Amino acid sequence: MNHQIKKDDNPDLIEERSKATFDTDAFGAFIWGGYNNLKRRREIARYYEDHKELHDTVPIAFMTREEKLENAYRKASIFENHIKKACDVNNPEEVRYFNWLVYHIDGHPTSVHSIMGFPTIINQSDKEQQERWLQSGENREYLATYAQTELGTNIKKLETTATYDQKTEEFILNSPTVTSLKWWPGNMGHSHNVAIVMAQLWINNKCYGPHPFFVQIRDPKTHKPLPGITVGDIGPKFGLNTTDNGFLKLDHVFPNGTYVPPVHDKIAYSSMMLVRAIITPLMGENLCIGATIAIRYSAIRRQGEIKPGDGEVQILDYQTQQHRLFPQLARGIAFLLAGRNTYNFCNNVLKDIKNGDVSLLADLHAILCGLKAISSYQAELGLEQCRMACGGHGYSAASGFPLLNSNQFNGVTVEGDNLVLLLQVARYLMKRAKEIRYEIRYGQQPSKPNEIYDYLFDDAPKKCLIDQAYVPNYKNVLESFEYLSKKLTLQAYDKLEQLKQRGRTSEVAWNECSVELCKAARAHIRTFLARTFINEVNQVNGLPLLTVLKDLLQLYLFYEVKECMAGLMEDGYMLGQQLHYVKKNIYEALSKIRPNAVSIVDSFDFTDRELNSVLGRRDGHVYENLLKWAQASPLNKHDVLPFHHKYLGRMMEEARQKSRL
Ligand SMILES: CCCCCCCCCCC/C=C/C(=O)SCCNC(=O)CCNC(=O)[C@H](O)C(C)(C)COP(=O)(O)OP(=O)(O)OC[C@H]1O[C@@H](n2cnc3c(N)ncnc32)[C@H](O)[C@@H]1OP(=O)(O)O
Ligand SMILES: Cc1cc2nc3c(=O)[nH]c(=O)nc-3n(C[C@H](O)[C@H](O)[C@H](O)COP(=O)(O)OP(=O)(O)OC[C@H]3O[C@@H](n4cnc5c(N)ncnc54)[C@H](O)[C@@H]3O)c2cc1C
Repeated sequence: MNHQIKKDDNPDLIEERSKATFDTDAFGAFIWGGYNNLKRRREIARYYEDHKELHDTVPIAFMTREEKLENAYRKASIFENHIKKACDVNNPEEVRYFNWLVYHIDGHPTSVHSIMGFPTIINQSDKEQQERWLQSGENREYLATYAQTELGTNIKKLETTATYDQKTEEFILNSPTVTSLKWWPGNMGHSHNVAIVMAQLWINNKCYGPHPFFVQIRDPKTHKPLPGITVGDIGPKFGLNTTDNGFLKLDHVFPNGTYVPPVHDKIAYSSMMLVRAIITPLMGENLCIGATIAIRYSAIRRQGEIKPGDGEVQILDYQTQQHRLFPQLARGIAFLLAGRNTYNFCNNVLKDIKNGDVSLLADLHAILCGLKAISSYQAELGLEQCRMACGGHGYSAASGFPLLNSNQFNGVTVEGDNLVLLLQVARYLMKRAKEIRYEIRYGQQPSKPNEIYDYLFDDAPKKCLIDQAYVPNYKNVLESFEYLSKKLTLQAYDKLEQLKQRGRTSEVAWNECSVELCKAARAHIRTFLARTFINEVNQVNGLPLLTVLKDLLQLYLFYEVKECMAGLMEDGYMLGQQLHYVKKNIYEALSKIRPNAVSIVDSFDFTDRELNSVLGRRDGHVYENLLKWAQASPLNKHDVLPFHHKYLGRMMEEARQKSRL
């Protein structure tokens, strides 16, 4: 049953919704982690709808950058009062959802304080510092950005220095070169007045590596930059244009403090881990939003005939359109599920770390890096497919895609470039490979068992077992991912070792294997995503929901296997006939999903505000609203543009006069 049917909606959508074979609320509860969460989302969305002061005065697409910033600041100034009424502020998902409704994809203009600056203070300060800065940070008496990236350096080689002065007992922060300027920190340009500056710590001429420092960059009252500080906005970007990403130069600045060594030398990186954990489900949500817009539009857009004489069909009936869109739906769901799992894992490990237990830190770091890299890349490609699936209207800001996709671009870069992060996964895999090749063979115990990589130590079947069974066997597909991941991991390891034996240094050998290393990393993460999706679906009771989820799972697994076919077939593990079965499973899944497609996207329960798209409107009244949207464009305030006669009008008039001569 589709709960979204309303009699005044577009008739094609009504028809689509009436065909649902499952309960959309049950699906929504599965996606958002239970009925109560679904209910809370609806209550929060209603709160947002009822409070017009939180709405945009005109569509964001029609605003200049300054207007966007002012609009965001205006909402931020009243946001704190509202959020306490709308949400359980201790529930991060409720807080995130309310933020999304109010600020949409451009984000809260103090988001870096909430997701990076302040968490760094919470997780990386001692008792005395916490007493001084926790409550005031919570109250937003100050706003802290996270200033790590520099104009031209990498994080291990950061150039910003923090030198301890024994006499004054102060740290002196300095940007010694132009490349050491902090560049990119969010909200640093104008909004925030404190920066958590990552700098190389020097004590008695000894460097202790990058450490975070709490630096007041603007006067708390006047908001003017403090002496020694040069700060500003880095200019317009592809997206996130309500975020004033900034630059910062420190000229011998003196924040005071003492040095307390952390329990692990990578604790300074824990703020990045938290954000990486947030990014994967966000990528899932973005992709589901894009798929919702494109699938609804494809259900109301009629173009061309399949059976001559039968009339124009909904473009969603074309197999090509389904093949373009449904895998995005399946991937979006896979990212949401895996993201939720690892977010919980991340919070548990961070709690352990606080108690001095860092045993799971490396496992967590690797999986977060890999998921962030795969999900952001595939979401970017997928959103582009969704945009293209909407034809010309997909290119209009009215579709929502220009804002969504241009913001999405940052996903592959923020919190570490994707390839750099895949190489971190590869480092981790190479350690497992070493255990397989040497340590276990010589009687040593492998590292602590862990569901994430145990398969690397198991003997999997040597032949692919995918067959033409009517009910697909997911275990056979999962084993294919495991086989590929193990093969690529060991191949990369053996190549590395051979190169070293031939005299290459570890670093040079690493570089010469880095494409292969990234392939191994991708295969490992694909395996994790597939396993998580299977595990989650296996926990579902209730046949109608289970059936539609299995259709999506079938599409996900076989689509991903097809993407890996070169690696699976090159050594004869998978045969040509099996590839044929894989494709058959994909096409079959597309036709099974087709009648439920609109109801599946309805189940996400996205409001029109979340979609921000005329094409994806829940009621399907696209065409009349496209006209309204165009008429609202600021250009159409005038019948004749104020500068028309100054230029084009004059040009035409002059041409007419000439031709009269
Ligand atoms: C709409 C779509 C977009 C959504 C986006 C929403 C969010 C918007 C938020 C935007 C805000 C953005 C903020 C930022 O970008 S902040 C800056 C982030 N910067 C980075 O992420 C830099 C990336 N680089 C790194 O993290 C490190 O350089 C890197 C981990 C890649 C390498 O570390 P290092 O330089 O130390 O070098 P090594 O490779 O030698 O590593 C040494 C060992 O340390 C291990 N390691 C590294 N990091 C961690 C960690 N976090 N935890 C545990 N262990 C770690 C590493 O694996 C090595 O271990 P081994 O020696 O044992 O192999
Ligand atoms: C919207 C946005 C918001 C941001 N917000 C913040 C913030 O709040 N705070 C902050 O500190 N930073 C922030 N950043 C910076 C961001 O974290 C970095 O841009 C990101 O980590 C990539 O680093 P980089 O720009 O130095 O790219 P580089 O590391 O220079 O990457 C460029 C290319 O070089 C390749 N490369 C680099 N190193 C290696 C290697 N070791 N092996 C192989 N290939 C390599 C990469 O794969 C990539 O193709 C933000 C960036 C953006 C775009």
